[in-house]
Amino acid sequence: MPHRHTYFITGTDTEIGKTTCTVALLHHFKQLRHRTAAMKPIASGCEWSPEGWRNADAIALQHAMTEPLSYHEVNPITLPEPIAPHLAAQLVKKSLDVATLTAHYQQIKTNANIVLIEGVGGWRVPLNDKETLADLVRSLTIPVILVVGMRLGCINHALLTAEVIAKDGCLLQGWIANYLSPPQAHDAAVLMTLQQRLNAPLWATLNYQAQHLSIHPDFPPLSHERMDTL
Ligand SMILES: Nc1ncnc2c1ncn2[C@@H]1O[C@H](COP(=O)(O)OP(=O)(O)OP(=O)(O)O)[C@@H](O)[C@H]1O
Ligand SMILES: C[C@H](N)[C@H](N)CCCCCC(=O)O
Ligand SMILES: [Mg+2]
Repeated sequence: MPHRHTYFITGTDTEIGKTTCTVALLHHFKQLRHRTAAMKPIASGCEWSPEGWRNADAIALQHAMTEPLSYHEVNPITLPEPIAPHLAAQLVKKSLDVATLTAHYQQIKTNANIVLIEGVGGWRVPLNDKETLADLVRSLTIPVILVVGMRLGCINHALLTAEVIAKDGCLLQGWIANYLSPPQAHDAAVLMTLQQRLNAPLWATLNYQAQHLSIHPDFPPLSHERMDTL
């Protein structure tokens, strides 16, 4: 049975570089001649266009992946307001649930051997009164990549997120250090602290304003096998 590598990309917060790092990962995998696809199942914060509501993250992912998917396949749930998704959904009288999102994912056909799925906000974002985005990741049984926005406070945010990913029954496969500002005095010590305390390997670093990831030794060698459904 061919094997596809699918990862859920979460972050220590909203606006810390999930999309930026996902796009950088897609470019990296493309350079290695992998076939890639990406999704942003729920987007809150969309603009109206002649084709319907559009989200900038989903468009960035669509441009960076090698195996074409329609906008609806990349981003089935478009919520206009740039707020927590369960609240944005209420405003337009929509409801979010794991079963619908899982069914959408399973319908997609792609030749990609690497699929990256960007979350919305951080790990425990609610979908409805009972479910969170973490339930979707557990339902899909896919490993997680954590993007750490490297700023003061990120040690606490990263350690809490990693702890809860495990508690939620999911696997943190690796993490990316994303530098949101120019180099600072204690960057190396903060990175070392995270490396010592996170229960997953550092895959890569994205420097401030960099386009390309700096790959670390624990970045996994991924096979090129693929299949045509998810
Ligand atoms: N390494 C970096 N260097 C400079 N700017 C960055 C870097 N990473 C992210 N940014 C900037 O930070 C902002 C937030 O990044 P991004 O949109 O990737 O975050 P996000 O976690 O995907 O946000 P959301 O929760 O809305 O999906 C953007 O303006 C982006 O250009
Ligand atoms: C609008 C923003 N950029 C994201 N799309 C949504 C972030 C939701 C965060 C919810 C929360 O944890 O408070
Ligand atoms: Mg994003």
